[in-house]
Amino acid sequence: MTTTTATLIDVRDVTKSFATDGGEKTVLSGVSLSIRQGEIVALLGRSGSGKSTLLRCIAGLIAPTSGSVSFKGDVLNGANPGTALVFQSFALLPWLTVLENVELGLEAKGVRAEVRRERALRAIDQIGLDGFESAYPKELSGGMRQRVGFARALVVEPDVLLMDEPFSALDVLTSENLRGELVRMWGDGTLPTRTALIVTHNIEEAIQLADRVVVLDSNPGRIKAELAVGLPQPRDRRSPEFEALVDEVYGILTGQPAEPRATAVEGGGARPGGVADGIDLPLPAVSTGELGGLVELLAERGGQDGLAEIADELRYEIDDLLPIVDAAQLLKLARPQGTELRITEQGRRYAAADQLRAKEQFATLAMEAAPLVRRIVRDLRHTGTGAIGTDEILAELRIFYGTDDAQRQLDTAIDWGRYGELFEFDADSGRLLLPTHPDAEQQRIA
Ligand SMILES: Nc1ncnc2c1ncn2[C@@H]1O[C@H](COP(=O)(O)OP(=O)(O)OP(=O)(O)O)[C@@H](O)[C@H]1O
Repeated sequence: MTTTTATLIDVRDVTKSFATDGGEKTVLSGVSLSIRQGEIVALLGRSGSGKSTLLRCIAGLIAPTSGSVSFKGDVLNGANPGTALVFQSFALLPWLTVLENVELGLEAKGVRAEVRRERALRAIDQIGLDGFESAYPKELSGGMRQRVGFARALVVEPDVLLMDEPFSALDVLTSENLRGELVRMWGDGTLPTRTALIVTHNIEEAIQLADRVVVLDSNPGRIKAELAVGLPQPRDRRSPEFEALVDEVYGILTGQPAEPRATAVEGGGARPGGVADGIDLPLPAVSTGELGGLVELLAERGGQDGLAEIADELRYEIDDLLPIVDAAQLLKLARPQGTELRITEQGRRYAAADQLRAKEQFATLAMEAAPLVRRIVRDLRHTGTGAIGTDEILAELRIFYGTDDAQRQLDTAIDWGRYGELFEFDADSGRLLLPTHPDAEQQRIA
């Protein structure tokens, strides 16, 4: 990294307030940030810290209340001419084909029809959508739709690519795959743009992708810390260096210094303290019933079947099936292979087990692979009373997920933990209970 690299975006002392019923809400306060040519910057912060607001100021979609945003030295006075956006929600027009959706970005810039077509085809090719030019968005999976989102932004060859949680609407495997490809394409120069700002609330995603992570504090949003990520690409998420950075950022976000990681810990790698618990790894919001149903269906079908056939049999959209497949994969009960899903040895045993054994097996798998379940059990075992309230866990989950998703994560963990008889939940008092707690029996009867 040289200090002479050109600054493309310069955010100077930006404050942004919005009018509310009760007066005015300051969302950003005194934010200064620059993005230099060729660097990938991640903007990380809790939900509501103003990440999207800052991104929209940089894109020139909204004007700061005070302060300025400049592109190549010129203060913005409207849309930023050097940027293109990728949204979480894909934002594709359903009545246009892939090619037409990608061409849209160029049409807005007044590019001639033939040139438009040629450049759109090239962008589609680069992003791995060759062959889907004439498909409509509804024919595509979530991952492919987001590829269209990327192609539409990249076709204009922006100086800076702005991304607002581009992977968060995708299932775990698809987002993993697309992130990996992005890293590869940035690395080998396939993409026309290498300068990027990505908004995320996923610490690992930020450290996997970015050269620099900027952490925003909340209420009002202001820069809390900046951190250079000097690791070579592609980055190994299990390396101690990567994990140390994750801990450091977690410590910055929670205001607590990261505890050193334990080297070997019983219980499948649970580590004391913060994100080391892995609760930022989302659990697929799937019930144990759905999961059991899928594994049984696979076992009945000889242990393997096409995802499309399974979805058809269950009368699910493929998008609805994917979280269940994610859960089965997370718990090592099944493994996707291309367009097929294959049961594992563990999955066979699970499908063949009687109710009691299935529960025992599930409990072991959930403790190994579901960090939030493991965390709850560990907390319960550490209290003298065998009972804990959910408020504190929810508050921590909200750091990584919005309010609704935090609740969904907790609900999923409760469902899994109850099924595995790892703990009980008393909805009236909002307490989680060890099975040995005197009130737990009451919950089982209820
Ligand atoms: N147009 C608006 N009018 C009023 N309030 C707004 C407006 N846009 C954003 N806000 C408020 O500003 C705060 C920050 O929102 P913003 O979307 O920028 O946060 P964020 O960090 O991107 O959050 P998330 O991760 O949940 O998307 C929120 O409290 C939001 O309600």
